[in-house]
Amino acid sequence: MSAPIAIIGTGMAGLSAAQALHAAGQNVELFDKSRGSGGRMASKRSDAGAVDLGAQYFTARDRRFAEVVQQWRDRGWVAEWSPSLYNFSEGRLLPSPDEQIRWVGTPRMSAITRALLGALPVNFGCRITEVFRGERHWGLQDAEGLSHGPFSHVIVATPPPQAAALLAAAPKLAGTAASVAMEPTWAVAFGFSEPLDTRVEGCFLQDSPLEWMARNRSKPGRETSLDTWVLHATSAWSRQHLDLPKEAVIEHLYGAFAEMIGCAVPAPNFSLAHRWLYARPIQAHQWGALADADLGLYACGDWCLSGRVEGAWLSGQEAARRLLEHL
Ligand SMILES: Cc1cc2nc3c(=O)[nH]c(=O)nc-3n(C[C@H](O)[C@H](O)[C@H](O)COP(=O)(O)OP(=O)(O)OC[C@H]3O[C@@H](n4cnc5c(N)ncnc54)[C@H](O)[C@@H]3O)c2cc1C
Ligand SMILES: NC(=O)C1=CC=CN([C@@H]2O[C@H](COP(=O)(O)OP(=O)(O)OC[C@H]3O[C@@H](n4cnc5c(N)ncnc54)[C@H](OP(=O)(O)O)[C@@H]3O)[C@@H](O)[C@H]2O)C1
Repeated sequence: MSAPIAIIGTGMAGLSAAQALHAAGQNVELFDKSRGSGGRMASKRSDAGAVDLGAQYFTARDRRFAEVVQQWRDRGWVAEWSPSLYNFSEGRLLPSPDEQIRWVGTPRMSAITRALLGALPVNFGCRITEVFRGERHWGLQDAEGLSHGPFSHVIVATPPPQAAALLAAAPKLAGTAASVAMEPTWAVAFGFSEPLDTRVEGCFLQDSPLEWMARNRSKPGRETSLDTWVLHATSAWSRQHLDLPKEAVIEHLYGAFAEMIGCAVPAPNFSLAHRWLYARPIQAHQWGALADADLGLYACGDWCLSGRVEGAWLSGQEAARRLLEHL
């Protein structure tokens, strides 16, 4: 038995790579600092049920991704979401329907990565701090000082600031990861016991501290006990208010929401705020994945491509492809 392949990160990119390697007969072992999988496709369990705080939906423009999404749909992992879409611009809220197919995980966004993970071996709550090369194999060191290994190869599938540190054994890869600037996003959720009197289910915004809002229960399979809304601030607003206390962020964004939604908005029965420090790359790249095939060290993530769920999946596939072709 050869040593397994270590994958650091159980977001869409890491699990895409894991699936491709597992399908090719390779053993993998996954690590994530969080308590569960999903990364930026996480759903937060709350008094109002599970709320999608990160990725809201995804589109499938690449043929390979579109095919795999159809398989996920057949297995019940995802469903189409066709919200009543609006656009808010120059102070006006107007319907903005389109023909785009948008997908969501069911019954929550994080269900997709849970399903992809299946029974693959995983270590949650395990923050990897160092990836080191032994004589013939790779080892990992975690934040508790524990060592893991041996591994034949390592795939780093984290956002670029963490990836840069973990790729130190391959300075060129580390430098590329370090060159990627990421933008933050403040996300807030509000739950109302009485449904708001509006037809809006999803809204793109301009000229506002907000860039997006969604009625969580308009997505298929969601709990409906409260009328729960998720709001995302723009990158610019989030950057300017990066260190604001959560209560102040909630107050500001509640004000922006109440001002634009065009109906009475009572005090919420429930609210929460989450800061995504590394939400999205400032620009897209065409790297696919990063590889030092001779060393056996790889990196993947949305930041290697489009900064979207589709980009993360494609990047994971590319890391796995490059690793397999070099075996
Ligand atoms: C607010 C927000 C809204 C978004 N909306 C959309 C949308 O509507 N549509 C869309 O297509 N995309 C959207 N995105 C982008 C999408 O979520 C990402 O492109 C995608 O989920 C990235 O996947 P990933 O696997 O590359 O990275 P991540 O999901 O970030 O996964 C990386 C994983 O690595 C783990 N990790 C990090 N460091 C370590 C370490 N040292 N040790 C162990 N584990 C570690 C993390 O815990 C995480 O689980 C949104 C993102 C955000 C933040
Ligand atoms: N907040 C974050 O941190 C994010 C990180 C990464 C991605 N984010 C959002 O993900 C959405 C995914 O993009 P895509 O898969 O290309 O979805 P589309 O629905 O196609 O949206 C792209 C873009 O187009 C505009 N738009 C689309 N449909 C409409 C419509 N019916 N009416 C008005 N505008 C529409 C909109 O861009 P604007 O600049 O015009 O607001 C969409 O953003 C995407 O929403 C990312 O923002 C968030």
